[in-house]
Amino acid sequence: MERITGGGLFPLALAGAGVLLLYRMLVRLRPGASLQDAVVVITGASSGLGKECARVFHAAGARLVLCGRDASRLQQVVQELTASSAETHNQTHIPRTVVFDLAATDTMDRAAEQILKCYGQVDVLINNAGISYRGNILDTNISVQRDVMETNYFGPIALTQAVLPSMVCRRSGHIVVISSVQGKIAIPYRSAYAASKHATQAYFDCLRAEIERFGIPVTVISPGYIRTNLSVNAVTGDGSKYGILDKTTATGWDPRDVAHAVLKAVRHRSKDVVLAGSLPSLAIYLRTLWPALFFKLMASRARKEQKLKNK
Ligand SMILES: NC(=O)C1=CN([C@@H]2O[C@H](COP(=O)(O)OP(=O)(O)OC[C@H]3O[C@@H](n4cnc5c(N)ncnc54)[C@H](OP(=O)(O)O)[C@@H]3O)[C@@H](O)[C@H]2O)C=CC1
Ligand SMILES: CCCCCCCCCCCCCCCC(=O)OCC(=O)COP(=O)(O)O
Repeated sequence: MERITGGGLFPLALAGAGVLLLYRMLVRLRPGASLQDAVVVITGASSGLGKECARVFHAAGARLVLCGRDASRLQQVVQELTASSAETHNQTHIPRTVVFDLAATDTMDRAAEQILKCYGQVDVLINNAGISYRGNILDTNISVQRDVMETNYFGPIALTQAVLPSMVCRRSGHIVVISSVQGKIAIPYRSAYAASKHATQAYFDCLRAEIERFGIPVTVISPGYIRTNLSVNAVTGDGSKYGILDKTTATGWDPRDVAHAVLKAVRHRSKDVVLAGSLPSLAIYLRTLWPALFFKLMASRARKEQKLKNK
């Protein structure tokens, strides 16, 4: 029998990597699960990424429950989607709407009841709604830190926990959350936002492990910058609205592309998806593999931003 020497190991490893790559490519090419008639709940569906998700899941034939704080803006989305129904070859459904404020965490049981009343079940819950923040920790009221946490963390987890028993009963369902690259790395002047997204990542990672036995997948999606009103709607350290469309946001990914990636992740029941360019992706690895360098880079970034503000 031929012995595998050091020289023989390299081609073997290369062949193994090739097979793995091929397998991953084939997995990506699979169409994934159908969403025709699936009940899909989307929070923050009145604008930005949530609205684009509503478009792509509607076109895929899903029965939508669109959530937000403003009934008239949600109705506008319903009208737009209904008007576009002829453009798709799937059978489409008129979306339903449920209005609630995620920051009112103690009303999530009532919100879940209303959501479940729409179709009697939830197949996919997409926790998308969120708010960002711009501020220096030294000048930030603790109430602002708490408010961002309510909207981005406590609201979504309370809603998830209120919907989950019905999924467990049916041994069917899918929980999705839109986190951020900032759920994996923390950048200066984003404390409230990055903290809420890190908490989100941790909670949904725990949930994934705990509910796997019921056949309910959990998908955490971490996008980089997307061209939406997130920065305009962000809060500052004193609770006032930031109101500026940042260059990073304006030059971010097209929300339609991100929505298509969300659809693909749902179809494939992906566990953890980062949707970002090479620099943020590299930064995520750097944070784990060479934290000292990452912290140096962040401190330099903080100094530069502070200098610009002082000008
Ligand atoms: N844009 C970006 O660069 C990135 C965004 N993300 C994430 O994507 C998600 C969507 O944000 P995006 O579309 O960009 O931003 P938008 O500001 O355009 O949309 C945010 C949505 O969240 C809803 N929302 C905000 N606060 C509440 C609340 N208290 N209760 C209920 N709904 C609320 C808003 O609805 P309404 O005001 O009508 O109630 C709105 O529909 C967020 O979780 C964000 O963190 C992640 C990475 C990058
Ligand atoms: C040896 C090579 C080192 C290369 C690493 C360089 C590190 C560069 C830092 C990159 C930071 C990327 C930050 C990305 C942040 C992001 O995409 O956030 C998405 C959001 O959620 C946006 O929200 P915001 O309110 O901040 O607009």
